Amino acid sequence: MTSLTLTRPDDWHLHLRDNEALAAVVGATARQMGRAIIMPNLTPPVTTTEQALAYRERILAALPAGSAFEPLMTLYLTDRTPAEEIERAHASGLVHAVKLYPAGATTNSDSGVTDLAHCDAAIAAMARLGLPLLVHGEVTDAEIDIFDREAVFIERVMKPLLERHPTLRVVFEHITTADAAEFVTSAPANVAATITAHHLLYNRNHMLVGGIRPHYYCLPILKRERHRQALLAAATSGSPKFFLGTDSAPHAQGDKESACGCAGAYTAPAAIELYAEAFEAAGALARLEGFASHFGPDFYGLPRNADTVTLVREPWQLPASLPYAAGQRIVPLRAGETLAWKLQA
Ligand SMILES: NC(=O)N[C@@H](CC(=O)O)C(=O)O
Ligand SMILES: [Zn+2]
Ligand SMILES: [Zn+2]
Repeated sequence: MTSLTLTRPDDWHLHLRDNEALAAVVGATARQMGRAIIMPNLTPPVTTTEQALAYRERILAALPAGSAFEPLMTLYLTDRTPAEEIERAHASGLVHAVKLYPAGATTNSDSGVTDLAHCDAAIAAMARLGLPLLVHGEVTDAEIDIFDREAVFIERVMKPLLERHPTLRVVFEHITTADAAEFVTSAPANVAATITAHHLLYNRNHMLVGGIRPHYYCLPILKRERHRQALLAAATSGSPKFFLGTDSAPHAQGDKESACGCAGAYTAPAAIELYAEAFEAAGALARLEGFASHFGPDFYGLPRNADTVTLVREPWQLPASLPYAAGQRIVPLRAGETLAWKLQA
């Protein structure tokens, strides 16, 4: 196959940051995706509908002229989010989900939830209104090994949450383990998952063998090959429970290439190309459109995009770095390397 036309994809898990960084990265996603679910882990976090709507305006203002890209906003759940805020969010029609960060689990999660018991009224309101809860699914207990934090989260948090709120719509974000893929597969239809391109393409050896590669460091951390295989099987299965969420998470070059580097892979500049590579390697290019363009809007109750994009088999090189905020640079995943598929301009 030398070219592939699909319904325009959407990104159901994206970090755009704010201000200058936002202006530097938003065009990369807007070129490819019709819409994206915008993560609320700014500093300070986006905890109110008012903040989400103001952030949405800043995103729209930062878009390249003529772009039809649509940011789908989210709220950052805290121990103190009132049910009324959930109702306001839902009534706005512009906030499409609420994000659960266990406190301390990842970048800018300090204001996250310490115990879901504090959020019962908010979560009950979400279940009632059909507003999805997006979950960073890792426990934060110091004694739990970083490679086990997702699997332990399923038992300790996810299962009790769904037992208490069985109709809650949940997206298990950026799943990284066979355990999570199996859990989502056997859960009812109100439970889905996003999968990143990097977790489909890489295992922990890519990050750690022959030198430590900070641009492959993200959370949840890359796992062993068995888990990558399970994610690839889930993504290419044709199940509508699994859809595209890049978790493209920009950090300045200096913050990644550091003695204590930040977590996050910047994949937006070649997102659909990276997914195409993963699906092709699995012999499943024909299943890319469902995963990238159909199952996400179907889960969120939104129309599929009306236009298409075309990928062509044409080698091209990703730049070694790109401009970022405040004179800094940002290094995309696969920087300086050649990609097999290219999105037609
Ligand atoms: N995935 C990451 O490694 N980092 C994300 C946060 C997140 O999605 O957990 C970020 O905001 O940098
Ligand atoms: Zn996360
Ligand atoms: Zn993320």
